[in-house]
Amino acid sequence: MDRAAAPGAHLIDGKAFAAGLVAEVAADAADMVATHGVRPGLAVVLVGDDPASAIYVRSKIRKTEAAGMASFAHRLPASASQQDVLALIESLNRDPAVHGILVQLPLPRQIDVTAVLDAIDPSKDVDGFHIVNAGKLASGRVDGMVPCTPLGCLMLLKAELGSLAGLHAVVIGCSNIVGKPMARLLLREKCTVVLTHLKTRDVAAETRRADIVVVAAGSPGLVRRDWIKPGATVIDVGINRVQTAEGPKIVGDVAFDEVSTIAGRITPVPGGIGPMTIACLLRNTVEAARERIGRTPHPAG
Ligand SMILES: Nc1nc(=O)c2c([nH]1)NC[C@@H]1CN(c3ccc(C(=O)N[C@@H](CCC(=O)O)C(=O)O)cc3)C=[N+]21
Repeated sequence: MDRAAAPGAHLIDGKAFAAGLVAEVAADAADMVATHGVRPGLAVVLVGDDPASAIYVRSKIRKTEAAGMASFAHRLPASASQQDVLALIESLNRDPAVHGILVQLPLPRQIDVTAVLDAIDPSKDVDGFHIVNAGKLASGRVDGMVPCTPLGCLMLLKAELGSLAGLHAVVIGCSNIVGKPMARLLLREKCTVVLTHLKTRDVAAETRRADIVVVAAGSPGLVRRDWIKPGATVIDVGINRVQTAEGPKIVGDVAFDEVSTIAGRITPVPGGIGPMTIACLLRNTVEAARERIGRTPHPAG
C-alpha cells in the first residue's frame, strides 16, 4: 500500500480493498448465474434531481453492471407523492428479478422517509435501514442486513487490526445510517464503545482515549491532531464538497494532513470508505439473492 502519501500513518487503501471485494462478489454472481440461472439484481430508486444523488446513482449502476449483476434504475420526479414511491416499492418487492432495493437518500420533503424504508421487503433491504434489520443489529443478531458504510468500515478495521476485542472505540455522529449501526457492530466485536453526538460536551476528551475513531459527522476538518492518541486508527466517513484555491474538492471530517502525523492508520477521502460502501452494497445484494435461492424450491431466473 501507498505509505508515501501519509507521512507517519499507514494509509488504509479502501479503494484497493473494495476492488478485491467487488471481484469476489462478481465471482459469486457469475456462480449463481451458472449454477442456479439466477442473476443477482439491484433496483435503485432516485426521487428528484439532486445532482450529487444522480452522480452516486449512476456510479452504483455502473459498478453493479460491471460486477455482472442486473441493475434496474427507477427515476421519479421531485414532485412524486409518497403514494407514487410506495407503489413503486410494492412492485419491486414482488419482482423476482429484484433481490435488492435501494432508495437513494435524501428524499424530497413531502415524502416520509421512515414509511418508505419500512415498506421495503426486509429480505431485499440491502441498505439495512428497515426497522427489522436495524432491530436485529441492535439486538446483536447476525441474520439481518447490515448498512453498507459501517459494514465497510468494520471490514477495513478487521483487515488492519485483526481482533478488535477490548479496544476502545469512539464513534462521532449518531445517525441511523452510519453512527448507530457502527457502534452496534463494534460492540458485537467486543469493543468498548462511546457514541458521541451534537450535545456531547467534550468530544476530544473522548477521542483522546480511543484506539479506534470513526467519524461520520459531515463537518470538514472536525477531527484535529490533538484529538488523537498516538498510533490510533482513524476511519473517516465524511464526504464534504469544499471550495479551495485550486477549485472544488472532496474532503473528509478529519484534518488529514495533521492527523496523519499522529495516527497509526488512517483512511483517506476520497479512496477510503466511499468505495467500500458501494462494494458492500453489491455484496449485500448477492447475499440477498443467495438467501432467496435458499428459500425458493424451484429456482427460476
Ligand atoms: N440509500 C442510500 N444508500 C447509500 O449508501 C447512500 C445514499 N442513500 N445516499 C448518499 C450516500 C453517499 N454514498 C456514497 C457512496 C460512495 C461514495 C464513493 O464511492 N466516493 C468515492 C468518490 C468520491 C467522489 O469523488 O465523489 C470516494 O470516497 O473515494 C460516496 C458516497 C452512499 N450513500
